[in-house]
Amino acid sequence: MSLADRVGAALASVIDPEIRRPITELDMVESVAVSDAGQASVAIRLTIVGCPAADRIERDVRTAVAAVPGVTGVELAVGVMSPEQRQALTERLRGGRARTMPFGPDSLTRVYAVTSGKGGVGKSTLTANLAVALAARGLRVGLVDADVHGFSIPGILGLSGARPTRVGEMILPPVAFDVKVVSIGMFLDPERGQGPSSAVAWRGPMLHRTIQQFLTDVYFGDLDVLLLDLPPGTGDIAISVGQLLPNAEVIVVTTPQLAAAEVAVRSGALAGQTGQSVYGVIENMSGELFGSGGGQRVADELGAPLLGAVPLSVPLRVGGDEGSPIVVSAPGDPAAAVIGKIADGMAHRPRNLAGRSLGIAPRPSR
Ligand SMILES: Nc1ncnc2c1ncn2[C@@H]1O[C@H](COP(=O)(O)OP(=O)(O)OP(=O)(O)O)[C@@H](O)[C@H]1O
Repeated sequence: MSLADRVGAALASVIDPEIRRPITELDMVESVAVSDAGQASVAIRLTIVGCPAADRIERDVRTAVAAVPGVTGVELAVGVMSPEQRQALTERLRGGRARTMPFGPDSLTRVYAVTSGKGGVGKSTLTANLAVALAARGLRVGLVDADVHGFSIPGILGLSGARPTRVGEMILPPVAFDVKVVSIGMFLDPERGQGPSSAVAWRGPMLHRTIQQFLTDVYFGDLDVLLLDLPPGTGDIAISVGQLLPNAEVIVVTTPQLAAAEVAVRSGALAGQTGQSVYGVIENMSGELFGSGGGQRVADELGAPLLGAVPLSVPLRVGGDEGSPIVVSAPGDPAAAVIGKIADGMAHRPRNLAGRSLGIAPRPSR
């Protein structure tokens, strides 16, 4: 193998941090040449001008090339793809498939929609920690923050202010703790006076289109699990998600108080009306302080298992405020342990086969 070939092979170790595939597979390497004296000249092309991953890719290319025995120096030229090259790339990433929603009933991805009866019960905190815990178990995980009342997911995962990169019509989601994350909050433009409150005022059809666009145009790649953080209650988004993802399974989060249980049952029952099933119920903020039994009652009424009772935990709250999810930063915390156990149960389920044509529709295994 020539030195230039070895340099080319080394470039396969450079991963685009957003697309998460080697740059050699993404047509990002334009040319490789090595002089007799071992001076390597590499030209790469980034997907877009001002690519936020540019610095990292450049650094990784330099490191990878310099590490090849025989290379004495590295000269790097950085360009940008032409619109045609970008188009070819987005088509390839889509695997030649038409621009359709990849999480339909035929998909192998397990889709979970996390909902609650009312706000503030810790739904976003648990969803984010579950996503990170599943990724830490080696699953490929995507997370859609569709909670127009909160947009708290980016903050909990340390992604405040992060923006997705657009490559042609494809949207590359920011990644945190190995989870690909997209939030409606990432598309609001504060300079145009858009804030969370303006999104809340969006009407149903616009929200429906936005969720549909998330599911179609965001490049998640092949996922094992997609989690959606829904707004509390039985509003437009829950209905849209029910229509767009009838194969999604619902996780209901409730607090222990019996009064909260009733509204939680209602949001879980919506799942049945749209053809979704309830995977289970999580009781959050468990402990004497808030009474008990709410989670079990919701589970009984929905005919679904109680997946776990997450205790009140100061580290869980602080971790959320600081963008440092406790399932990785403090796994010994009792709340982290319960979330980890729920993630174990989810991680051990086989990939979604419910949509495969087996002649009969098997009951989803728990
Ligand atoms: N088990 C817990 N112990 C202590 N604090 C918690 C726990 N779970 C969540 N919290 C805290 O409660 C607050 C509300 O949580 P979170 O934003 O996740 O709720 P939510 O149900 O998603 O609310 P909304 O739907 O209104 O966004 C946050 O400050 C969070 O850190």
